[in-house]
Amino acid sequence: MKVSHLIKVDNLDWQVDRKSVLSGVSFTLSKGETVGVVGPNGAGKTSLLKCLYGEHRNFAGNISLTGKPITQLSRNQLAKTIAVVAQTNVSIFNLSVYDVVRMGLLPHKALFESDTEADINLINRALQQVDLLDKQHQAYATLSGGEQQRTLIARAIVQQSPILIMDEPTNHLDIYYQHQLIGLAKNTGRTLLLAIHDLNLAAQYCDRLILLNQGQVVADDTPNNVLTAKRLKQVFRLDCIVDQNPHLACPRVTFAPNKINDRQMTGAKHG
Ligand SMILES: Nc1ncnc2c1ncn2[C@@H]1O[C@H](COP(=O)(O)OP(=O)(O)OP(=O)(O)O)[C@@H](O)[C@H]1O
Repeated sequence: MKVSHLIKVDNLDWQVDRKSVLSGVSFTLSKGETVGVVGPNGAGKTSLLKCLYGEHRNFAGNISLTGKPITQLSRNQLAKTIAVVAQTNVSIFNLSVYDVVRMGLLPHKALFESDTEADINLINRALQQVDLLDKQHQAYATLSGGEQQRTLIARAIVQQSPILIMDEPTNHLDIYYQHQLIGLAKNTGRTLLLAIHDLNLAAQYCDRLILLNQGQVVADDTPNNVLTAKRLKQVFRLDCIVDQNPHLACPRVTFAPNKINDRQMTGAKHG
């Protein structure tokens, strides 16, 4: 049977303390796509990603990865399918950059199996790709925020999984590293699913956006079709102008509360 979707989410519900966080979430992710999950604080973006990468297992509905229900995959099989760049787990803070990147090999190795020359080359190439070869012996904890994120991308490269999930990867990064990081992630050639707050960054780099609000999918389509002024006002509770970015083939969102009047909206997309 041919499986066309890498990820298929069907009617996903997730509750915590009897409170519904995600409800009726359905979407698919195909090979090669870059899909952004956007929405206001508390919309359920991180919770959704955690269901997908196996951190939350107590959900209702179905999630399948390459045609198999996620609940039937072992941690190791899951790690071979999905690499994650998320808020860092404290346990890696004392490791060196090299050792964090090396962790990407673990799903592929038996316990106590030593590294081959090919493994070492893979780690070094990944370090080179993210420009951290010279910091490989430095403690992860002492890196800047941007360097830490790049280390996690290198770990994901070494992990060789077809899907890369990133939870707000550009948080705390300056504008240079925001673009560099997403560019690096795209250059890995993986299928990308990323939660992201910056709608303009999302519009620039994503093929599709899934807009979440109060745990439900409000829209799932191209950036042009998702980012309409009317919908963004409903979800983010702010007036905005959406027009076409004159330099890039994508929409451009400008939030300017109190400054937008009918005259300024002329020519902009009202949705
Ligand atoms: N482990 C948990 N225990 C209690 N409440 C939780 C837990 N995880 C998530 N929530 C609640 O679920 C809701 C969605 O949280 P989530 O972190 O998924 O939102 P988000 O869209 O990623 O938000 P943000 O943009 O602020 O990061 C919030 O109200 C949050 O408080």
